[in-house]
Amino acid sequence: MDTVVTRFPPSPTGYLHIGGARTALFNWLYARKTGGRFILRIEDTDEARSTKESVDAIFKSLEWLGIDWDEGPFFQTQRYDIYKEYINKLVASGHAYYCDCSPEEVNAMREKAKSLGKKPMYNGKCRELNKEWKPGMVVRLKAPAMGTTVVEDVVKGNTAFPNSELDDFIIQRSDGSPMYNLAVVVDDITMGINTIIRGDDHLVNTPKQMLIYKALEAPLPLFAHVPMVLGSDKARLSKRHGAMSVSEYMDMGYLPDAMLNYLVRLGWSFGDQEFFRREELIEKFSLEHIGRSPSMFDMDKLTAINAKHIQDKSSSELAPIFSAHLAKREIALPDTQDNHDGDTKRVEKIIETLQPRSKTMVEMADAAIFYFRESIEFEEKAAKKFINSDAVELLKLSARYIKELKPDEFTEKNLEDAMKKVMEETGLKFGKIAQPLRVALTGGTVSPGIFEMILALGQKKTVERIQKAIEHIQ
Ligand SMILES: Nc1ncnc2c1ncn2[C@@H]1O[C@H](COP(=O)(O)OP(=O)(O)OP(=O)(O)O)[C@@H](O)[C@H]1O
Ligand SMILES: [Zn+2]
Repeated sequence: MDTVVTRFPPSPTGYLHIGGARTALFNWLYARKTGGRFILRIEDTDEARSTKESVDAIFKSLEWLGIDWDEGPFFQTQRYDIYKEYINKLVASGHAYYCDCSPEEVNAMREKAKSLGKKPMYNGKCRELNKEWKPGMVVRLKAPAMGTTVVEDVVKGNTAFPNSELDDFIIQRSDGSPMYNLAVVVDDITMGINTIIRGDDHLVNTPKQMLIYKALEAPLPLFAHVPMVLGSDKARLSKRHGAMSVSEYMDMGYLPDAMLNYLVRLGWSFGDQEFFRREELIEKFSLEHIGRSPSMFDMDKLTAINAKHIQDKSSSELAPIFSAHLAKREIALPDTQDNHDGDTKRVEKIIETLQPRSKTMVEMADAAIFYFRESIEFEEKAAKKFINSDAVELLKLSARYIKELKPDEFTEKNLEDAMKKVMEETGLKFGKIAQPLRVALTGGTVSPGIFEMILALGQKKTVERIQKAIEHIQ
C-alpha cells in the first residue's frame, strides 16, 4: 500500500475536547504505526465563530499530548483560490452548474417535495439550463437521481444511502465561498490524504463527499468512522455541550501519556490490556480493533490510569511536571545554582516518596508542600495527640541520634539503627515513636514512609523540625 496519509481537521470554534482529541490520536497513531504522515488542517471557514485563541488552544493541547504533525497547519481560509479552481473544473466538466433560483423559489420546491411525502429538496430546475455565471449565483453539483451510494467503512461496514435522498447540493455559496463538503474533499485530494478517520457524526456527509470525489475522478480514501465519545449524561461531548478542554486535564495533574492511554482505550482495544506506554500504542494500534459502540467518558477510570502512569515513570521524568505544579503553589525549588546535582537528586527523592500514593500530579504537589516550607504548622488534632509531654523524651533522643550521623552516614540503614536505639531507651514500640515524629516533621499524621521521608527531607531540616516540636511542647 502507498504511504498512509491521515489528517486531523478541527474547527477553531473553541478548545479541543476529549472527543476531538481521541480522533486526532487515532489518526496520529495510525500514521506513526505505518510510517505514514499526519497532517493538521484548521477548518476555519466559519469566520464568525473561528478565533485565533481557539487555534492556539488546539495547538497547545496537541503539543501537550505529544501529537505532532508532519505537515501544516493549513488554514482553509487561505485556500479559497484552490477551492475556486476545483469548482470551476467541475462546472467545465459538466458535473456542476450555476443556479440563480431565489431562496423563496427553493423553499417552495422543498415544501412541494414534502407535500409529496419526499425529503425537502431542490428540484434541479437549473440543471440542464447551462446558465452563464452572474454575481450572486450559487454552484450546484449534479447528483444522481437514482441508485445508491454505499459508504464502505472499516469500522461500520457498509452503509447504503439512496441517491433519491440527495438533491443537487450547493458547493459554492452566492458570495463565492465554498461549502464545507467541497472544501474538505478538495483539501483531502490535494493533500494526498488516503485514510480518513473521523467521528461518525460525519457519516452523513460522506455520500455527498463521495459524489465530489467521483466528479473529480479522484480515488476514494479509506474511511473509518469512529463512534462518539459521550458525556456522563449520554449526550455526545461537544464544545457547545460544555465539554472540558484537554488542557484543563494538564492543570488537573494528568500526565499526557495517561491521557493518551485513556483516550485510546475509549474505543480501541487490544485483548484486555488496559495499560499502554506511548511506544507500545504506536506498535499495537490498528483500525481493525476500533469498537463499534459509543463510549462514555469516565473520570475515575482516567484517574486510575493516571496513577499507574505516575508509578511507571522515573522520578527524573516527572521532575519537570512536578516542579511546574509546585511553582503554582508559590514554592520555588531550592536554588540549584551552587549545588545543582544535589538538589536535583533531592527533588527526585521527594518524588519517589510520593509516587506510589499520588493519583495526579496535583495530589503529588500538594502532598509535597511540607518538604519545602520554612516552618511547618501542626494540625491541631495531630499536635494534641502526639506533640505533648509524653513525646519529649523520644523526640529529644531522635534528634540527638539523627544529628550525630555524619553526612555520608545519613542512610536508611543508619536511620533504622538510630530509631532502634530510641526504642530501646524509651521502651516504646516503633509505631509509638513514628507517629510523633511524623507530626513533628510534616505537621500531620499521613505521610510517606518515615525513613524515606527523612532521607528526602534532609538531615538538617529533620533535626530542626524535631527541635521546633520540642520547643512547641515546652
Ligand atoms: N464527542 C465526540 N466523540 C468523538 N469524536 C468527536 C466528538 N466530537 C467531535 N469529534 C470529532 O473530532 C473532530 C473535530 O471536530 P470539531 O473540531 O468539529 O469539534 P466538534 O466538537 O465537533 O465541534 P462542535 O462542538 O462545535 O460541534 C471530528 O473528526 C469530529 O468527528
Ligand atoms: Zn436554480
